[in-house]
Amino acid sequence: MTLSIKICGLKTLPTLNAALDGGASHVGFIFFPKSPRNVAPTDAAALREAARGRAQAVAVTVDADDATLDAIVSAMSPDMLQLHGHETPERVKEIRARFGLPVAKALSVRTSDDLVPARLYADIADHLLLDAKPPVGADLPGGNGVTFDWTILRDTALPLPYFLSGGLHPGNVAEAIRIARPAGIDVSSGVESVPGTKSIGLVHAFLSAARAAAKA
Ligand SMILES: O=C(O)c1ccccc1NCC(=O)[C@H](O)[C@H](O)COP(=O)(O)O
Repeated sequence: MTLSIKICGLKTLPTLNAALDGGASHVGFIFFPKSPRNVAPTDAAALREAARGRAQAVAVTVDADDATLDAIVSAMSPDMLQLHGHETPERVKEIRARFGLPVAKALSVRTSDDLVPARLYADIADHLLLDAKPPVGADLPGGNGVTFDWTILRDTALPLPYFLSGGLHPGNVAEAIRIARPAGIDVSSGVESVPGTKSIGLVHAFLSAARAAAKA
């Protein structure tokens, strides 16, 4: 199985290079001012250039308006947009048409009921990103380091390939892959030493655990 591996919330060249050298297929940049992983579009542009030809650059936004998306897309030319807010199917359709870019729609999951809306995005998005529902009172819609019960994915046929996300780290990623058999996996806080600061050692450990599990 070819597993896509996305390291999200990158902010520096050394950690980006760790992700690229370790074999990440996707690198994610967060455009959400409240996040400790937020990057300015100009900084993301430089990182994106370093990743060009080696990994897909993903711009992660949350209920962004057209002007915000225009600024991000024109600054850094992402390969993919990840919509991590409450974007409706109509809004996702609009964004995909406006930019002509593949879109991953994030869904917040705690129980199998949370997978039901996936069908609404079937012909509209290109991928789903299944993230754990944020804890009550959390400031961020993602990057919270929380898992959900992966076994619910065994009994549910989803209409699109999906990235499994939420609380993954080097110690649990193999089990997550074994249980869910996702098309891709995504990690952020599980490869950080403190929120917003990626650890090169953890990035390498995560990538090698994920690649080994994908071969098993
Ligand atoms: O990571 C953030 O700070 C963030 C902020 C706002 C929207 C999305 C965000 N992250 C999106 C991601 O794709 C994360 O990798 C995903 O939520 C998993 O995070 P984690 O549980 O920390 O691995």
